[in-house]
Amino acid sequence: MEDAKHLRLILRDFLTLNECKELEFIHKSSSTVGYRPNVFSTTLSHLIATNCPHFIIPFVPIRERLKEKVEEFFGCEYELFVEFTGLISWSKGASIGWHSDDNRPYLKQRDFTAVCYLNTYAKDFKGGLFHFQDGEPTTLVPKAGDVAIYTADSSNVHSVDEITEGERLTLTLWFSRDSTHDEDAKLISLLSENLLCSSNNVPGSKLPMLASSNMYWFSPEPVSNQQSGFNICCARIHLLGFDIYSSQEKSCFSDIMILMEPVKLARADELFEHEFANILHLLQVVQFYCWKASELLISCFETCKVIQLSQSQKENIIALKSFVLRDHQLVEMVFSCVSNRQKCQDSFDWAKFSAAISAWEDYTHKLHEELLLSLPYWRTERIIYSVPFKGS
Ligand SMILES: O=C(O)CCC(=O)C(=O)O
Ligand SMILES: [Fe+2]
Repeated sequence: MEDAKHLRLILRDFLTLNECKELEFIHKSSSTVGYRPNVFSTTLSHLIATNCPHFIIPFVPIRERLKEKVEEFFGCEYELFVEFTGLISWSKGASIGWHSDDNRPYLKQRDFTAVCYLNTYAKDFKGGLFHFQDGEPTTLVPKAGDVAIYTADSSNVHSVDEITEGERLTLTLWFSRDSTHDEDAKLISLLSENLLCSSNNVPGSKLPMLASSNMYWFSPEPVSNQQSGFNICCARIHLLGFDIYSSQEKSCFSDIMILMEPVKLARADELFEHEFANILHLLQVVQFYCWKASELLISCFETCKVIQLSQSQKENIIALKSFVLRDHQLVEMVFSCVSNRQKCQDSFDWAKFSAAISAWEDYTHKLHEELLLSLPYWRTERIIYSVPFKGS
């Protein structure tokens, strides 16, 4: 595994399965279309920009542990800065040929790479094997929890095979010796602006907010127009077996409206009466339900009003669907993932879904509290780290 010419380290089970699932939840509720065809990404600055700065908390201990490992392995204690942290998923058709990670003039600051696999080859996706051009090991088979660490230079030229099915998800970090590329400094400054704004500290303010609508629009390559393609938030909700209901008139449907206006959730012939602030809010709760379904406890205090859909409501759902998912075959092709769909359909229950809403609120609140407590320390130390609070 260790070769002086090709410095690399493979760590098995470095992340727990729950850490992988939590990051998957964050990605599937927050990702935008990525920088290359069929790639989706969630950056930490995007989480701040969309009013979800609290989602940074689950990354903190993982970043810290990874940085320690990288510093230890390459013998550069206290010298490194995280340059970039991102969740990246690749769907059918995505691949990358031989390259090193510092292979552009604007990427020269990258010294080391850490790729954490958050899901598993054959179980969650097909294709997507990782290869090093020279040295051992030659091929890595992604498995949830494993990490590959390597230098970003030309001694570690690598490639990833095309994804042929499902969605391959990683947490990717780059490290730099150059302090001017310190991601922490940028994030602390963004977080300070975001959280010092008093309106972000009132109850109910932890709802996600839209980034520009085209960041959620998937267009088939090379055509880049609104005639075909789909909204990725709506697609993820639909593929889990749900429908989206908006009380707006069909004639009012527009890209902005879809992302900004309140929506409700439907399934089969039933409409769940709870109103979600916007599509991102709905997507977050649906993804949270999928993550936590097996451990949600139904409380008898949970109110869950479900009504039968009227004919006009059904028509509204169909009209909305054809507006946001203009190319249905493409949705199936890009996001098809048999195991995921199964998971949410096996034992669906509205009472459990109501429980997910409360559990999501508690979860969000807890992360937000932790962020508010941590930020003053981060500002003082100028580094993002797990602040050891009493009792935690
Ligand atoms: O996801 C991987 O296994 C590696 C991805 C990669 O090579 C890159 O993003 O530069
Ligand atoms: Fe790479």
